[in-house]
Amino acid sequence: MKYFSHINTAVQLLQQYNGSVPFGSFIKQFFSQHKKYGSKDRKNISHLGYAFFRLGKAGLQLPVEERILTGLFLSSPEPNELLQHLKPDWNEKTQLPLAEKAQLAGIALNELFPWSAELSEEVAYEPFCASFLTQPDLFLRLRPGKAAVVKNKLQQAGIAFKEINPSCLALPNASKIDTVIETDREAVIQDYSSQRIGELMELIRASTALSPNSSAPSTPLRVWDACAASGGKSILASDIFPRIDLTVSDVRKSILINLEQRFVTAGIKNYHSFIADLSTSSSNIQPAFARASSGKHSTFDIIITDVPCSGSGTWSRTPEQLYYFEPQQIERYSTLQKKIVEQAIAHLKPGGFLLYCTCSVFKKENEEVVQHIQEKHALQLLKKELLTGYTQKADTLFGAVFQKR
Ligand SMILES: C[S@@+](CC[C@H](N)C(=O)[O-])C[C@H]1O[C@@H](n2cnc3c(N)ncnc32)[C@H](O)[C@@H]1O
Repeated sequence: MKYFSHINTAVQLLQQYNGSVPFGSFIKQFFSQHKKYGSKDRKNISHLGYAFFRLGKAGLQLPVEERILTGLFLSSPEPNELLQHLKPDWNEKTQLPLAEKAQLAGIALNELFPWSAELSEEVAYEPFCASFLTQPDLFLRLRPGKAAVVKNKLQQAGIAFKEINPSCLALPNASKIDTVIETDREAVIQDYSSQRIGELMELIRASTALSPNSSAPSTPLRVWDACAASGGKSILASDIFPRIDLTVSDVRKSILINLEQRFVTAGIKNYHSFIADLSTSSSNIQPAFARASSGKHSTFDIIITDVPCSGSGTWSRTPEQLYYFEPQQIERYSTLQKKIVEQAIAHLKPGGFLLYCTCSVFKKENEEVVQHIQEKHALQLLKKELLTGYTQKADTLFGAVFQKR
């Protein structure tokens, strides 16, 4: 009986939701106003709500309840209690190959993500579509010198993890680690592919050591994280570059307040910070630089532009974004990204490095911006890579490293 009440509540929730805030925040607020739901009820209702969005743009004609059940069936790799009560004939078939399950449920998998022509070159379409039906893992990046202590604490607390590499652990998504480890000080919650942006930073580190134009080894590298948000890439850069003179900026003041708090925990003390909209002309940025860096010259050895993007490489975590996405947005992001990069490049020293990243799978946000940087700004492309996460329960990111001649 309670399972039918769970699906009814999920239907009600979906009818009230309009995509303007993350679905996770919306549900959280709903439950904070409706205290009668216990933790198991909350878990089931959220699971059913997310199942609806995991179908993306497929099965749009289905009534909400039927769409939830279809999403639940396709995203269940094995029999489970919810499906057993709500759709028992499908519960026995959860272990069939995905293509067969889709056929049985009347879903065309290629409608789930209907913009295959817009994808970056290296995306493998079928596994990419299938990834929307799986919730990604939670990844930890172990900070230098903290691997043993973190693993030990997780083991003591009985939290399962898989070692992806010496500094990366994968945990089931619902793992509660807040009270077990000191996040940001010992380990950063950071997707695996986002951690792999560190490989591109390592490439820059190796190149700065060789570059005749770069600062002398004893002087810290001047690094500007131009779209810093709460500082994920900045903390990574601080762990990779042994001597760093860090400047961070973002268009949002609120997110820089989060960054400040994270930096305290992460032990990053000396940095400059300012608010800047990089889609406008550079004359607006100059005074902010001067205020933030006590008049220091505003050119940099390394600039990180982890630009605002569609986030399409992360939609398995937030499938509601796939459901509400309109493809006209791709062009808008691409234009914004080119403007931001343009502002950033003006502050790059000759011989300096630009690291461009997105968490998008669209070529207009990835290869097309790379081409623009090469053609319009004559920067030399050292490496570009699509960091695919869809077969590893991780996000997909894109990164490119350039050097200014
Ligand atoms: C993908 S996020 C950056 C994530 C961050 N680097 C990290 O690793 O956690 C992009 C950031 O760009 C910022 N942004 C959006 N438009 C901007 C603009 N016009 N100028 C500067 N920053 C902007 C957003 O506020 C957002 O925090």
